Amino acid sequence: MRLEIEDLRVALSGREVVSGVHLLAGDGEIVGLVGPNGSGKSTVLRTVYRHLRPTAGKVLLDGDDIRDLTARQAARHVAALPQERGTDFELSVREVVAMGRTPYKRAFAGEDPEDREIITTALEQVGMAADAGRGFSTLSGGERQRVLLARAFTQRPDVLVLDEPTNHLDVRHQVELLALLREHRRTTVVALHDLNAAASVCDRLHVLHDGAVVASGTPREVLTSELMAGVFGVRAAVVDHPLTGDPLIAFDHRAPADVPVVA
Ligand SMILES: Nc1ncnc2c1ncn2[C@@H]1O[C@H](COP(=O)(O)OP(=O)(O)OP(=O)(O)O)[C@@H](O)[C@H]1O
Repeated sequence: MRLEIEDLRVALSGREVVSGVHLLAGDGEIVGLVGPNGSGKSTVLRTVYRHLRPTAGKVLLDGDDIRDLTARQAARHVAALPQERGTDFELSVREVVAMGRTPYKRAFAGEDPEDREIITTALEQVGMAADAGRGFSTLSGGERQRVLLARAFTQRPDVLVLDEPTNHLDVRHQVELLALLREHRRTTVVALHDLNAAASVCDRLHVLHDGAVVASGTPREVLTSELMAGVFGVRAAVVDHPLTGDPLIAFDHRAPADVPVVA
């Protein structure tokens, strides 16, 4: 399914925080949203999973405005791993993951064998099958993250919207999650702070700065030393990753771009 965002504008508390964003994720494409803190990444994603209503512009799924869908129809197409993650679930891990089947069930209908299979598979995919009976609220931040990803998978969505999915994850689980996205490829829009992770997993990137897209293209086209200095305010060299050949951004962590390095 193709996701298109057309001239999106969002105002929050009277201030326009997203101003005229265009974005395209083709069928099966993994598109990254990167940009400094406060640049508007989460706001754009919230309009896709209908948590926020744009002031102007449209979010289109295969050309249809998502505002014209019922909540149930939208939930069959779009699953989200949002930034606002519930911490007070009184449910077990399995029950949280099973919530992903709700858009497919009639009211009070129980699980059928297909649901059970989908739930078990999703728990296995994120490595949480052994914890299925635990209380969700007893999990660590990274474990919760993986369970919520499993819930998004059980929705069997055409479009996956992920806001910082690797937050809280140790490096092994970051790598596993990004590999899962590629393995179970579907149209995906993902906000990532880790630009090296974005370079390795995303087909294309959109760079947001002050609520506008300032660069779009493949990671190699977009992630340049000039962009690192101009948008992120840091010094960096972009080299080829010695193992994968992907662009590898080697940051100078000693001082920001506009501050002289102290020897
Ligand atoms: N409820 C709100 N009311 C007013 N302003 C808001 C609200 N939510 C977000 N903003 C502002 O909108 C702008 C964009 O925020 P957003 O969370 O989309 O940025 P982001 O790129 O996801 O940032 P981060 O990398 O820090 O997660 C920021 O300036 C933020 O302060």
